Amino acid sequence: MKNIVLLGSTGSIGTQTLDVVRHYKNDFRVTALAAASNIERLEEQIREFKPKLAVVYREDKAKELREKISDLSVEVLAGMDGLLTAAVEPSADIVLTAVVGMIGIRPTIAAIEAGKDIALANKETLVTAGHLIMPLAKERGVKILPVDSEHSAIFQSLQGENRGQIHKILLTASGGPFRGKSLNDLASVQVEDALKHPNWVMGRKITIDSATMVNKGLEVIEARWLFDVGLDKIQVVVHPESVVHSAVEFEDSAVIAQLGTPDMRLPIQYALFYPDRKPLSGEWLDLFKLGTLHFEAPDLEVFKGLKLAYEALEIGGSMTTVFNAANERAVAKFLDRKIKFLDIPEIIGEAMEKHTAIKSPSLEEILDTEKAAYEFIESRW
Ligand SMILES: NC(=O)C1=CN([C@@H]2O[C@H](COP(=O)(O)OP(=O)(O)OC[C@H]3O[C@@H](n4cnc5c(N)ncnc54)[C@H](OP(=O)(O)O)[C@@H]3O)[C@@H](O)[C@H]2O)C=CC1
Ligand SMILES: CC(=O)[C@@H](O)[C@H](O)COP(=O)(O)O
Ligand SMILES: [Mn+2]
Repeated sequence: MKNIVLLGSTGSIGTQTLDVVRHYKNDFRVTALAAASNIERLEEQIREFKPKLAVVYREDKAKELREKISDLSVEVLAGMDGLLTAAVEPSADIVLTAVVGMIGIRPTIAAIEAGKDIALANKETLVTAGHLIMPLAKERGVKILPVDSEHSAIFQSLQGENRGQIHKILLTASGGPFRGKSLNDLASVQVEDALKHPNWVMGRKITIDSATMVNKGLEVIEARWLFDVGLDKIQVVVHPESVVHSAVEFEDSAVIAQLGTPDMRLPIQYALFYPDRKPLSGEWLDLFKLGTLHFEAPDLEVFKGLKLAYEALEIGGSMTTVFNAANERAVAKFLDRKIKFLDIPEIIGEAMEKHTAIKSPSLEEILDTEKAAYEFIESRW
């Protein structure tokens, strides 16, 4: 029996994680759940999974939840202190972090410091603080188990292999809803168009990131930290079917890939059961039904967000924080219909231009950089 803390339980990854836990109820116990404000869904989850602790980031909503579940003996905490308490919950073996955005940095660091293994969906944490998190995890002897589908595929392709013999990581991308479009086509796209991902049903922020291909940029940076390789060893490959979840090419030319239906429950359960494998309760891959797979190069002139991610990674240090923070703000503004779709890469580019990178930023410097990027964007847009 493994005890799990689930941060971001009410979201897309959070609810699919609880599907896995429900399916394998003899293997897992949920000890803490955390969300930002969706207390209706959180209450249902608390009643079903009976954690010791629940966290609601918004204080007013935490108070409401306390009243709603006063018949239960579940502690309800709020804010960053609540997230940090959940992250170090004494009985937990593993913390699955599925919050969206760089708010995940501090709880992830706290969990690692407390010796918890991390199942990591929250890519923004590694993008901004990978240089702090990976060495810390090594020092504390904790596992960072990727949940992001591509990184899980790479991780699976590397099992039993010599990481020193990686020739290239082949990081697949669906290309999103606007694959093959021109800049002209993208000038007038609306929120509804950008939210139509061809293969995956995900949270709103990551769905917009897929449409701009900033998601792939974040994933390139995430791969850099998870697998300790330089940008020259990471190749983005557009693969519209999202069946090859990613691959690794080795020095002898062999390519090992992980394939599957687009179902996040597989990488989630792989991380939770690692190194064991258990049957997936969803649809399995049928190669005969599938027929053909396609691969193409990304268009960096149309999807400028991906090119900016390469630049941010090349400059390094706090520039990846600016890339990420500017994107978080820009996506929120696009979803609020305050800016146009093509303003997203524009804002990221401007914020990066304004910033002088700090070489190896401390946690405090990362958070200050985030704040400064937000202030710059608010003053300009
Ligand atoms: N969805 C997917 O298939 C994939 C997602 N990922 C990554 O996983 C992460 C989560 O994505 P996804 O599940 O789609 O996102 P969602 O928007 O669906 O869910 C986000 C979750 O985080 C919670 N949350 C947000 N802010 C806070 C906060 N300050 N404190 C506590 N909880 C908070 C939300 O709570 P509330 O509901 O109350 O707002 C919600 O439970 C992202 O980093 C994403 O890039 C990676 C690969 C695939
Ligand atoms: C499911 C998952 O891991 C997402 O990150 C997905 O990969 C997004 O699709 P794109 O390849 O379109 O960014
Ligand atoms: Mn992914």
